Amino acid sequence: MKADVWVIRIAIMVDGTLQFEALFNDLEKKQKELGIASFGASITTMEEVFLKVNKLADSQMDIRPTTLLKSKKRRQDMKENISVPRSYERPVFSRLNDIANIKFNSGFPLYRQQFHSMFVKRALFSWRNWKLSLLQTAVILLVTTYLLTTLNLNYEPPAREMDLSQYGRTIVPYSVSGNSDVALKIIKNLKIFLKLKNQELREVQGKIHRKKETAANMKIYVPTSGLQIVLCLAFGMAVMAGSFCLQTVTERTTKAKHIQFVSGVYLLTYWLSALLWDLIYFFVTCCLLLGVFVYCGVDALVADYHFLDTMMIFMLYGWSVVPLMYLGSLLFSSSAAAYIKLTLFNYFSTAFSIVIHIIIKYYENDIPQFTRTLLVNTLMMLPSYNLAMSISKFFDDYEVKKRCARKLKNIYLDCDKKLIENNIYGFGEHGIGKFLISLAALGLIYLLLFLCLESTFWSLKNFVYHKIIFNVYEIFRKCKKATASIQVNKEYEDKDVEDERKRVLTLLPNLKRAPLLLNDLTKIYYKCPVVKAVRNISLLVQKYECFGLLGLNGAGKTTTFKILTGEETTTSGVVLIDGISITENIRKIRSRIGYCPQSDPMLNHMTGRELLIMYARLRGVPEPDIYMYVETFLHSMHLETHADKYIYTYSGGNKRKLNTAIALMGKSSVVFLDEPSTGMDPVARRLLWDTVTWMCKTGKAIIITSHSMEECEALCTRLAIMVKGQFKCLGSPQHLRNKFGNVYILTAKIKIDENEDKLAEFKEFIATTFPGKRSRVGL
Ligand SMILES: Nc1ncnc2c1ncn2[C@@H]1O[C@H](COP(=O)(O)OP(=O)(O)OP(=O)(O)O)[C@@H](O)[C@H]1O
Repeated sequence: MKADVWVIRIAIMVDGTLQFEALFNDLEKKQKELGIASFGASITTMEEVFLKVNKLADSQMDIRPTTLLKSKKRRQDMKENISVPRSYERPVFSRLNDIANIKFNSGFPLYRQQFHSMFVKRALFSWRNWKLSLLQTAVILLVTTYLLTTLNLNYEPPAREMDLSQYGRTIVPYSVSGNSDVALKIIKNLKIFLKLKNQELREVQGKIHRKKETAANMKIYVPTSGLQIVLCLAFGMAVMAGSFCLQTVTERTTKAKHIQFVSGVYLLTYWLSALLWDLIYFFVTCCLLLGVFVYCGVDALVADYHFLDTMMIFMLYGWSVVPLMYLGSLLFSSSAAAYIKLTLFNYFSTAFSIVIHIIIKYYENDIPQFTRTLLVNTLMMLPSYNLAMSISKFFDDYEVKKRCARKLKNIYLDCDKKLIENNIYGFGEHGIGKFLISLAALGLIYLLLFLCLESTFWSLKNFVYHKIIFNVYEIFRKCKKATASIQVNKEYEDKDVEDERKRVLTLLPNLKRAPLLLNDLTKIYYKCPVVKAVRNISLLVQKYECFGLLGLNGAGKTTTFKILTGEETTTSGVVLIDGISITENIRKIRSRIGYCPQSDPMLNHMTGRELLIMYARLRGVPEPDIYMYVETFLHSMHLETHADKYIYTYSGGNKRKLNTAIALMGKSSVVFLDEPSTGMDPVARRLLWDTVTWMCKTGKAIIITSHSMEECEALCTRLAIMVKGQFKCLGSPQHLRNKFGNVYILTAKIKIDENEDKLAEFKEFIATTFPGKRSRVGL
């Protein structure tokens, strides 16, 4: 006989006292009659089983399983007296206590530390991606070597032995004026000599005209020009310059850059350290290129200490092209696309500028002076043009002087005095002074322009969206409403949400030092149709508070975090962090917050420990304390065993742990954690809760989003539920539970043979035991 086992979960909402004892007595009595195989009530969750099993498996692990009741107790403790130490201490707490009194660096020691950490990060990127660096360098060197070997470098016509027999029988004309004995004797001997060689000597009257040398009767000898050398170099230089955008774009698109700025890095230290590393890398590659010049015999660029001049030209080019690549990288959202397109830009800008230069030179008289000046000045804005001109003129100058000195003249060589005495660093037609000055100035201009853009871009964007687009949108919306004559009713607002709004408004002048204050914050994405991601939220979060932001997917939680950390601009409303307005001083705000975003913005080429050390330096942890500081966070996130592994090998959960640790580091007053425990195992989650609780106790305000209600219950002193960008309820978990009702769940397993009525009977039994509309029975 087939027997089905049905598992029935019953949610019972009870008004007043629990009736479990009576329920269990009745269930026991009617167990057989109702066909119930087993029943029970348990407060031991599977998570607790998991914790216990882990504890047994690893007796070293210092995690005590806690029941839900303990979590509740902890929450209760926090609510009732936040600053009182908890009655039960954990090892993670004692280790966190060790770092509580660290004095963070500021001023010059902080700049130095930040510069150090940013430089090391950059160097590690090149070092760890050595295959890419090696491949790139190999391509540059091989291509340049190949192209240079195809040129006629250092070619000199060989000495030739002239012999008339090469030309068959020839007539050698002669003419003698006067009757000198010597001349007659020479003629006689010449006749004998030529006869032996089967040649004929014939006397002619008058003067024999000296034949003019033409290109046709001499071996053609064309020396290599400087522009040819430049074309050989162009590809290598383009590839190398293009590579400077790689890490820049990667860090921006993965938001690793944003997190570094949120961790307090200064704009100058971030970019100057990058520039310094890129120039060192450029210098090393240029040294190898000089080796190629030696191998290929490009004496003009290496002989007689000329390698110093060449290196100076290269470094000036590097100084101007690196900031230009940083600027160009802002246009791309993929590092591969940026690399390819910027390399092509560099290559073609060299090639086209050479073509334009040649056209201007050969059609000098046909092109109006104004057009010529405009073209040349425009070209001088390009580092590649200045490099091309500097190298080619330097090469040509050397070759002309060398060949003219050795009298290796030919029709292609102009040994004009002007050229022989040319000062190569002069500002004249054949000097490179103006190109070098241009390279130096361009580097400074591009760098300042880039830093200016980086520092003002956010404010500019904020101004455009906050002041201009929002006002235009409001006018448009009001006009539309007026024409449609629609009476829009004010949306219902929960009393607690309304009270919070009033609290913010009335206490606004006195609460300016609160860690976080939001007044009527709104964010609209101007898409078609417009997306109102956050709508008029007002909130005040005090020190020691852990505030939970709950909501369905797409409710607007992440957008709120993005605004509060300066990743997105506000559309309207006020955001104050420590009393500082986000629209007025985003830089100051960023150094006062910690942020764990929803995605994992990792520098994958580093190990977990290296990354934490980097962020500890950015936050200003003094060097002697860094080791202990980082160890504490590794321990608090249960990451010790993964500390020395590369981040790209980390599991999703471990990446979350690392991100959360980064967010909690430093002396920030507000920490935003966007679903920090997603993907974390229960052990790590408990450790995270402990760490967050400890952080709250040190005075930080923590704002957390989570889809785990248990987590919110365990951590949050207050929480709000967001729906379509608005707060729909707000208060402490207990307050919300009281307000929106208690739910109890009874789980029973019923063995049903053939008589299906037992299920209906059981339902009826429950309905009579717990009468009222609020009892629901489900399968
Ligand atoms: N860049 C954007 N452009 C247009 N709309 C956007 C953009 N970013 C977010 N949105 C929209 O804003 C709303 C809020 O999104 P948000 O990411 O803040 O939700 P969330 O509450 O964090 O969701 P989840 O729980 O899935 O993380 C969604 O409707 C989303 O589609």
